[in-house]
Amino acid sequence: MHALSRSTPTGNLRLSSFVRMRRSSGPSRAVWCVYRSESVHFPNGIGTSRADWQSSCAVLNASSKPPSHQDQPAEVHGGGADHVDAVNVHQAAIDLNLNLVPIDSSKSSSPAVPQPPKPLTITDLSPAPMHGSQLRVAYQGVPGAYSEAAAGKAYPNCEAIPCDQFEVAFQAVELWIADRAVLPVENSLGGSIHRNYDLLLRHRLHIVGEVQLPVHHCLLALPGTRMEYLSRVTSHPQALSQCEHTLTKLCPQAAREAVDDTAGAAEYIAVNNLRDTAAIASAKAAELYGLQVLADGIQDDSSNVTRFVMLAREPIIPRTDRPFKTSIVFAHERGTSVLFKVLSAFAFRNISLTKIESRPHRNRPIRLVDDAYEGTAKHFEYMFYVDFEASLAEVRAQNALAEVQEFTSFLRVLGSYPMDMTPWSPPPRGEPEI
Ligand SMILES: O=C(O)C(=O)Cc1ccccc1
Repeated sequence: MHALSRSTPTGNLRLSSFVRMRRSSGPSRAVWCVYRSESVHFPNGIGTSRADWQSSCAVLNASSKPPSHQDQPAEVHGGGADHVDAVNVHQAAIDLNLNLVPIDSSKSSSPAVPQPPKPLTITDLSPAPMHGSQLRVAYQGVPGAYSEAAAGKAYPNCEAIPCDQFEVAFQAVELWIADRAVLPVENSLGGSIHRNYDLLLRHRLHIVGEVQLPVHHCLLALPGTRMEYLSRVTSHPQALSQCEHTLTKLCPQAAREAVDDTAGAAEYIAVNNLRDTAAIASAKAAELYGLQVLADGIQDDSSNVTRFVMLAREPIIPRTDRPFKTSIVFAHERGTSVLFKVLSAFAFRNISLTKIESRPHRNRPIRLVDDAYEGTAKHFEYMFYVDFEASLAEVRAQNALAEVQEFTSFLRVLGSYPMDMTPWSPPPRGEPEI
C-alpha cells in the first residue's frame, strides 16, 4: 500500500494509510551505540552482554556521520556533558511513494501535463532544525483530538501532524516526516491502549517523555439535535469506555459505535449531517466542526487522565536532576517464579513500579508441554511491559536491569525519560479542559 496524504472534508491534511519501504541497498550493518557518559556507567559483568539488552541506544549504521549539535534531540538541549556517540542514520535509500512533498510545478518540464509524484529521496527527508523552528509532532486523529492537545502540552508551539492510524504516526517519525510522535498508552478509567504497546515493540522508536492529560469529554451533536432522538453515539473506544455509565443514563437507547478517534467522530457527524448521531469528543472539536454540546463533562469520573508518551528516533541521555521513569519490555523462558524474581530485582532496590502490562508474545503465542499421563499443558506466552520510577543513569536501576537480564530471554529498554510532574487538578464539571 502507498501512503497517500488526503484532505479531510474540513481541508485538514493528514497522514493516512501505510507506506511501503523498499531498501534499495542491502540491510545496513547495525551495531549498538554506547553511551559515553560518566553518569551512564554500566556495572561490570554486563559490558559484554550490553547488546543483549536490545538497549535503549540508537541503532547506528557503520558509515553513520558524527552527530552535529543540531541532531541532538530537543529533550537533551542543555543536557550538559553527556552525549550520544552515534546517531540513527538511514543509509539505505527509501523507495517511497508519498505525495506529501509539495511538487514544485514551476520546475516541471511540461506544467500542463500532471507529473507523477516525485519519490522522496533521503535528502528530502531532512530533519526539522531543532533551533528556532517548529518541531513536527505526529499524532493519531484529526484536529480537536486529545492527542493533538497532548502534543501541544508536550511540545508547545509544535506543528502537529494528524495521522489516521497509530502505525502511521510511528512511520512518520521513522521516515523523518515528523520529529516526534505523541501517542496515548493508558487511561485512568479505560486502562491500557494495547495497540500502542504492541507497536512500541514492533518499531524502534524511543520513549523520550510522557504527558498526563486530564480528559474532559463532551457529548456533541448537530445544532438542534435532541438527546431523545439519538440512535447512535460514536467515538474512540477509550472514550466510550470512559463515559459508559453516564451514557447509559443520558441516552440508553443509543447504540455505541467505535471509530478511530474522538474528533474524527465529530467531524464525521458534521460532514454527513447526521441528526440521529452524537459523538464523544472535546469542546475544541465542537468548535472546529460546528457542533453543539449536548452534555458537558460526561466521563464517569472527573479525574479522567490519559497518559501519552513522546517518541523519537534517538533516546535521550538519562539524568538524575529530576524525577525520571524508565520503561522496559521483556520476555522470559519457562521457569519457576521468574516474574517474582524480576519484580524483586526492583523491590529489593527500593524502585517503585508504576505499570505492568502483559501482551501476547506474537512470535510464540503458545508453548505446549506434553505429559505422558496428564496430557498437554498449553502455556500462553507473554511480553511484559514494566514502567519503574528510576533513571537509567542511577546505578540502582542499572543493577536492577542487569539482574533482570539474567532471568529473561529478551529485554529491551523502551526509554528512560522525565516524569510528567506538572501540577493539575481535574477540571470542575461544566468547565471544559480542552
Ligand atoms: O481520539 C482521540 O481524541 C485521542 O486522542 C485518543 C484518546 C481517546 C480518548 C481519550 C484519550 C485519548
